[in-house]
Amino acid sequence: MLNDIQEVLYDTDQIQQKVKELGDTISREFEGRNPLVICVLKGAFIFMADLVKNITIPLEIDFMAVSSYGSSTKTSGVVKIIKDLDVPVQGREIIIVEDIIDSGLTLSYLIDVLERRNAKSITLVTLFDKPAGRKVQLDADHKGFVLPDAFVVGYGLDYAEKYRNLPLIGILKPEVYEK
Ligand SMILES: O=P(O)(O)OC[C@H]1O[C@H](OP(=O)(O)OP(=O)(O)O)[C@H](O)[C@@H]1O
Ligand code: HPA
Ligand SMILES: [Mg+2]
Repeated sequence: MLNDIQEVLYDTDQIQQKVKELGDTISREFEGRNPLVICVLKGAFIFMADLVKNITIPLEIDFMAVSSYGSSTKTSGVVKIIKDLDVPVQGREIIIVEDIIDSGLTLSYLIDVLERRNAKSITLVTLFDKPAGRKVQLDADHKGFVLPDAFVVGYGLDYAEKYRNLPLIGILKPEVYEK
């Protein structure tokens, strides 16, 4: 798998350090608020697991699966809910955990859904942010790393369902998807 990586952007240690900082920030901010932490599957599954281990206050978790990239490196523009939440969000303080914000379409769709369900508050946490990809204006409340305008894989992020288990984030060689 590493053969397909053009450049490693952040290795395991750098990611773990950043996740710990994000966990500390959230622990302080949400003291006494019992947030519902929502993992946006599949990409955010590794970040979610590492992040909640670094949050020291009581919280609840739930999962939502959405998809818009399929086997492409470009968004289809259509966000599909594959799996919905198990619990109601009405009146809850929500933390959405994302692996990456690129076009912003996934999160703007999710925010809309959760607002219509009357969440009390919505806080966006993303490990990676790729501002050059934005198609809608949207910013995370807390972000880990700002990435260059390139298709990246690893630490949960895939190309055609591959590379999610790489323990680092790196730029995928274009020849892998330009075949
Ligand atoms: O800001 P955007 O352009 O919407 O891109 C970000 C979203 O795209 C990816 O999900 P994807 O649709 O690939 O599903 P996956 O998480 O199952 O890989 C990623 O995990 C984010 O959820
Ligand atoms: N890599 C993997 N999945 C993604 C990306 C990316 O750069 N952008 C949005 N989803
Ligand atoms: Mg994907």
